[in-house]
Amino acid sequence: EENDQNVLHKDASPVYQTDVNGDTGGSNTIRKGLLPEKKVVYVCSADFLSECDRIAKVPFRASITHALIEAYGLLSRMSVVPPKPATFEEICHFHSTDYIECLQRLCQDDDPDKYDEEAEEFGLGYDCPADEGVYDSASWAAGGTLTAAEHLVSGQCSVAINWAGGWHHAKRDSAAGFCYINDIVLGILKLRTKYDRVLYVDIDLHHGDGVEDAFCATSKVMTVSFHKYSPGFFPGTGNLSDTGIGKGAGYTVNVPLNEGCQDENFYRVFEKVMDIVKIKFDPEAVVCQCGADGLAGDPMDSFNLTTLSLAKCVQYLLNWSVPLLLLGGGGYHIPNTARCWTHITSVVTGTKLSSDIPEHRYFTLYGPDYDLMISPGNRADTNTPSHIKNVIAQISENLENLQ
Ligand SMILES: CC1(C)CN(C2CCCC2)C(=O)N1c1ccccc1/C=C/C(=O)NO
Ligand SMILES: [Zn+2]
Repeated sequence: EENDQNVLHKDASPVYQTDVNGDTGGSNTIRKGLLPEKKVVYVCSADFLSECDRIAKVPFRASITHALIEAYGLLSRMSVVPPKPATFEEICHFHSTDYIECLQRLCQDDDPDKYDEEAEEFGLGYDCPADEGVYDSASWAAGGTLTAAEHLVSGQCSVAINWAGGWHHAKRDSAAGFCYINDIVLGILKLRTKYDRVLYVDIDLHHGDGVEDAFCATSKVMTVSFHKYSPGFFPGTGNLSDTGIGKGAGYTVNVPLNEGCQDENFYRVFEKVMDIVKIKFDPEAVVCQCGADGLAGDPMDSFNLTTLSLAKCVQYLLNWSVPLLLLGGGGYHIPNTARCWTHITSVVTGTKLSSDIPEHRYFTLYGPDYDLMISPGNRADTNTPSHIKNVIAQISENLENLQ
């Protein structure tokens, strides 16, 4: 069958380097990307996809993304691992039991007037509704991230992927920004059972406030968030001056950017900041939230990125050759989000892909170009050279003082 998982897409050819004996091809050839065969874990199962398809604001995004990754033949280059939903106990390694009990109660209640005072206290209500199925999909997404992190901790892989994770706004005792369970914090806590210094990187359009809040007072986890920062834009936090507290002073890094940010500026800032982070923090493991709502064409209509800069950011982190956990996040133009995370999956597996979207179940979503790549819109990048220069200068000054 054309899409047999063992048949790489017609134009896809693994990018080979010569192997130790100088010849290319053959089973012992080392693939580019420094990852031997099957050292990438990809969390997925039919149950997992159907549960994550129910995440309210991104309907069927999990299945659409998976189908494109499968259509390009990338599953055969990874170890596909089925996750379990996170248990109440696992979830409460970060979240308060009062909040999670309230979330469970409200999700089981079909009374439209169920949002009592307690609900409001936990951020549950009209902005973060606790509808039927919300607890289940959030606990499955969190289980996916925990399963991915466990495979890194056990040494079974060097890169682990959960495209249904990345819910960075959820707080210890409240939902926020349509995030209910902070799978990222749970994943970082799991990595911390083995690694002394864990780095969190967030390239979603929005500030990764929930993860920053969780680790702002510790020097063991550094959080670095690149995001749009402007008056009235959600969540409103993540300014340059937001650098951590107590023992964590200096271990919170925020990179505030303006409207219209394009690939060139985004990657230039990313590379400059991460060069310093690598030297000053020298992480033993990295978690990257790859939210795709900064892409051109997203209904957020804020940044003007293409998948090229987001994929280059991930390639940059891959080159550090430390355990890497890749997660999803925002991304409301669902075909573009699928394009982005498929592109990143191809980078991680060292696979060149044809830009022609392969025929598959959701092919029609990719019209009218049916092209894997997206083009930037023609909105101006309002990040002036002096803004970029000032942000980088301020951050390197903040990090200079790090012991
Ligand atoms: C409801 C959604 C999540 C979707 N959406 C747009 C896109 C498509 C339809 C409107 C928003 O602005 N949202 C939000 C509403 C309130 C607070 C936060 C967000 C988004 C957070 C986020 O993406 N973090 O990474
Ligand atoms: Zn976002």
